[in-house]
Amino acid sequence: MPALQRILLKLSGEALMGDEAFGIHRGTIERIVAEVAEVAHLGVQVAIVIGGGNLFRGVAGGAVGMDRATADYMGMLATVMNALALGDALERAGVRARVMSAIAIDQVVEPYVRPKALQYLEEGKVVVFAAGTGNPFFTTDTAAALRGAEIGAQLVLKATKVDGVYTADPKKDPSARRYQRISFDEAMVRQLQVMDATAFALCRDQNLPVRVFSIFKPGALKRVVMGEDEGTLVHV
Ligand SMILES: Nc1ncnc2c1ncn2[C@@H]1O[C@H](COP(=O)(O)OP(=O)(O)OP(=O)(O)O)[C@@H](O)[C@H]1O
Ligand SMILES: O=c1ccn([C@@H]2O[C@H](COP(=O)(O)O)[C@@H](O)[C@H]2O)c(=O)[nH]1
Repeated sequence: MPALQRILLKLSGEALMGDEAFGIHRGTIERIVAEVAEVAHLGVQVAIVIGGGNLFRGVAGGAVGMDRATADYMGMLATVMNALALGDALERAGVRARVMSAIAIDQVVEPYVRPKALQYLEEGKVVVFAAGTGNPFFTTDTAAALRGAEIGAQLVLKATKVDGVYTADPKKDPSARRYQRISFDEAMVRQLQVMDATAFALCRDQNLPVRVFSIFKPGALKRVVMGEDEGTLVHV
C-alpha cells in the first residue's frame, strides 16, 4: 500500500537532458515516465511541475543583457515545451495525462484552473503543470510549492540530479555530506541552494514537507511513495 495518496512531483528540466548538453533525451524521458507510470498505477494521484533548465533559464548567460521579466517569460515558455513532451510521453506509455498552463496559450495547452486540476487528479489522470507560477522572478521550485499547497498534496517530491540535500553543493564540493532530514529554517539559514528560499518558505508556512531525491536512481520515486527512507526529508 502506498504511504501517500496525492503527491506533487517537481522534475528538474535538466534531468530530461540525459547525457546531452541541452534539450530532451528520448530514452531519459521514457525512463522517467515509466517510473511515474508505476506509482500512478498504484493509485497514487500524481501532479507534476516540470522545470525548464534544459532549454532556457532567465538568469543564464543567454539572457544576459535582456530585460529580466522578458527572459523569465522565455523560461516559462521553455517549461511549456517540456510539459508538452512529458504529457505526450505519458500518454504513449498508457498513462492518461493532462497539461495545464499558468500562461494562456489557448491553441496549444489548456489553462490552469484549480477545480479542473483536482477533478483530473480524482479521475486518476496525471496532471502536468506548465509555465511555473505564470509570473517572472519566480522558479518552478516555487511553482511546485504553490501547486502542491493548492491541490493539497501530502508531499512535494523534488526529483533532481543529486540524491538529497547536502552540506554544500555536492557537484562542487566532494566532501559535502548528505542530510537524512533537515528543517526548512536550517536549510534557509545555511543557504543550501538545492531549492530556492521562496519555495522553502512557502512549504514551511503551509506545513508541506519536501523530499529531495535522485531521479537517476531506479525505483527511488516508488520508494518515496511507499514511505521508505530515500534522499532527504525537509520538514517544519
Ligand atoms: N546543498 C545542496 N545540496 C544538494 N544539491 C545542491 C546543493 N546546493 C546546490 N545544489 C545543486 O542544486 C541542484 C538542484 O537543482 P535542479 O537541478 O533540480 O534545478 P532546478 O532549477 O530545480 O531544475 P531545472 O534543471 O529545471 O532548472 C543540484 O543539481 C545540485 O547540484
Ligand atoms: O514561476 C516561474 C517559473 C519559471 N520562471 C522562469 O523559467 C526558468 C526555468 O525554470 P527553472 O525553475 O529554472 O527550471 C526560470 O529560470 C525563470 O526564468 C519564471 O520566471 N517564473
